[in-house]
Amino acid sequence: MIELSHVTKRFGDEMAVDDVSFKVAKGEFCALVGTSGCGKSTTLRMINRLLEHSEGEILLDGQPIRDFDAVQLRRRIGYVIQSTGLFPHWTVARNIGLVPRLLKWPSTKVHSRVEQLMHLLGLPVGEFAHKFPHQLSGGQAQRVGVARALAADPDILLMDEPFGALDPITREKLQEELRALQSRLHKTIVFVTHDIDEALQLANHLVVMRAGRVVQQGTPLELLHHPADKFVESMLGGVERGLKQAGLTRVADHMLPLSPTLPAQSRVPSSMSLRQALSVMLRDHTERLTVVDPHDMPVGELSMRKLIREPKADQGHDREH
Ligand SMILES: Nc1ncnc2c1ncn2[C@@H]1O[C@H](COP(=O)(O)OP(=O)(O)OP(=O)(O)O)[C@@H](O)[C@H]1O
Repeated sequence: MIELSHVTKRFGDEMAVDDVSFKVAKGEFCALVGTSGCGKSTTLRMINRLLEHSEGEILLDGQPIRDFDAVQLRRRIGYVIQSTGLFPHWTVARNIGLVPRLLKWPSTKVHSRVEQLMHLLGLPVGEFAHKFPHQLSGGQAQRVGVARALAADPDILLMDEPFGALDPITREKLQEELRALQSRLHKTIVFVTHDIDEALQLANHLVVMRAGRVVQQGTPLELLHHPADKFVESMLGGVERGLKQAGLTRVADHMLPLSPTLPAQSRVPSSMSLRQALSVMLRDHTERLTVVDPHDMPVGELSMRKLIREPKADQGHDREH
């Protein structure tokens, strides 16, 4: 568990982070979002003591981070940045094995851990172990960066715009892989991004910052349903907020029993997001869809008319990760 309590950071006269408090429970995925220069990266770097906080307290599992040796602390915390920070003259395998070697793991254990991580991140050992960073695509280099951060099996991962420099398709693929990885590994993650869709898709706790301060925090659906002010509302997509909410709920949550009338021709899986189902309705010029299970058996239906009449959800249930 990570806990920031009334944390500030001054650079000279500038207050880069101002009275910031939030908690990230074990296994939780927290995204820090906000406009450029609002203090997200500074907040992140104080957690692994790349920067020392000026005031307030930062606790790791209840213990102030200042009680730890800064170098030891950083080896316990995985850190992924946008530019990957790989050593250019080291092979992929050597880059991934960096922290275990610093921790003096026996070389056979380092070797097998590196292979295990390359496998986990979809980097075939035969093809990639001996490549150098300049021989990798942006997406491959970012995978190596994530593998390196996971190498010593840290409980905590700090990620600073890790996918910021990637093209949209590679970015979406890596987001999907990170979500799958997190559902297996249950790390405690703090993730900085200014892409609100990325934050909504990945995080179960959102912290919105503006000018060094936290303006609102909560689950994605809580924020989408009740943005605290115009700034948060526009951060969350303004008029597109309805679609973003629909992107976080499943067809299964809105499905009605099959009606005795003729089933609708267009079919969607119950696991599809409501947003995608609405898109299918527009594409197929229909206001009803048949919902099917993974075996393509009809299990219910979705009706645009009923959706519009549904009472406004006050407390959406957040999607499980
Ligand atoms: N080492 C530093 N020395 C002086 N000022 C700094 C330093 N690092 C950050 N700042 C200032 O602190 C403020 C917050 O910067 P920070 O990088 O944390 O913002 P950010 O929200 O991560 O922005 P971005 O999304 O553009 O990366 C900015 O005004 C920045 O100029």
